[in-house]
Amino acid sequence: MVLLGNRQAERADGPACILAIGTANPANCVRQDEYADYYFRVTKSEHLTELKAKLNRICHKSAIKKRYFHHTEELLQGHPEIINRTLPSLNARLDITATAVPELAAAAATSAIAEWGRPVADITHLVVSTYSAAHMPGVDHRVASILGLDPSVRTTMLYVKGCSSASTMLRVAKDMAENNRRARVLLVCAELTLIMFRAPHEDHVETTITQALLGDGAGAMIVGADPEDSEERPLFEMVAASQRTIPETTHGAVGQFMEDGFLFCPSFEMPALILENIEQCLLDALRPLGFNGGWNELFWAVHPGGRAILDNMEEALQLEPEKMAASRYVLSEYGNMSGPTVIFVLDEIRRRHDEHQGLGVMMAFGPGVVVETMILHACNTASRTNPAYSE
Ligand SMILES: CC(C)(COP(=O)(O)OP(=O)(O)OC[C@H]1O[C@@H](n2cnc3c(N)ncnc32)[C@H](O)[C@@H]1OP(=O)(O)O)[C@@H](O)C(=O)NCCC(=O)NCCSC(=O)CC(=O)O
Repeated sequence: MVLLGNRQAERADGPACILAIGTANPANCVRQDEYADYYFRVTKSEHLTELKAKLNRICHKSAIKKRYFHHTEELLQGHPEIINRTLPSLNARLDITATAVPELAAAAATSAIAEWGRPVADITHLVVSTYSAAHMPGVDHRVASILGLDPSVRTTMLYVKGCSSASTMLRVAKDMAENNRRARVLLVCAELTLIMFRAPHEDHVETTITQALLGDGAGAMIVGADPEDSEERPLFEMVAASQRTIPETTHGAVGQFMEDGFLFCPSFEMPALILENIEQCLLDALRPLGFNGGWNELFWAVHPGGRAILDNMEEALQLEPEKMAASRYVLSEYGNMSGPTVIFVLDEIRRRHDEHQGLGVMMAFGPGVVVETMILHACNTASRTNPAYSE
């Protein structure tokens, strides 16, 4: 049939590539060694001395130096309901994130588009992910409007995917780019911890861990196959993508929108779950490509959910310390920004290009518990395609 005859021609020839990366953070920066003082002051909770000592212990062990936040002391003072756990505050939080999330997302996207160098009119697909905003129309439409994307752009919105969201978006973008010749997919992930900021409480230790580790940020990437020789410089080829759910771990990372904001509870077991399951997840992803180990031959872009998670990955796979350097650097400079964090890690890896060549693994963990794995090939401008993976 004529209608079906062009399917092959509609598909791209080559694998999808990451063509540009952009990141953005809000201006308010808080040093981790001052965070407990800051947090107990702004929440008017100085009397909870044991909890403050606990937060100080966690901050000290977090391997984080500083984090960025959209909310400031002044903003919180103007919204006492956000600090008072007994008052409903979801409306106030969503009113703020309705503009703040698209603006931060658009800042990261603008930086990616500037690096890419082509007109915004050439963007054919937009994929956006967040759990910090929930409106209709969604953040995708607001970002498209700020950036002035073409009205024909095909938008997709992913909500409440936790820390694996950017990896999920990349997996989706790979399929979009490879199945639509000349598609150029802009993907953007933005999170603001204002949606979950809470005062400390003795009965809720999970509040302490999220306040100690999470920060605000946005990451954006442009993905497309068959790069235009004259205009585009691929950074990474996306060789293969997979997702695996670790059985019976639904409790590992859970979240729910409540009257007083988004309640996010990473379980104490997260680091142990990673330690026990990571090698099997990797073997499942890499065996079809003929790879059976030799983890130190690869570069690593791992979501730094927490210092203990990186420590356990290193131990489970017997990785040399420099393999986690980019993930540890991002954790130290920004904290765990949920989904966007792994985009910052990839950005850091391409900056350290000399240390990260050949094949590598991008990994992120999210609610499920799911492990998203993508095999990447770092491109260099002299030879764009890895002969091992080109037909
Ligand atoms: C928090 C840590 C830096 C603490 O370092 P250590 O484990 O070396 O130190 P430690 O065992 O002495 O713990 C210090 C204090 O932290 C507390 N603590 C540890 N894990 C906790 C948790 N999940 N919830 C609440 N408290 C926790 C301990 O009880 C202890 O309190 P006390 O001192 O009172 O005894 C580390 O455990 C870590 O990196 N954990 C991983 C955090 C995590 O799950 N991140 C994923 C977020 S979710 C994500 O990224 C993906 C997603 O969306 O799903």
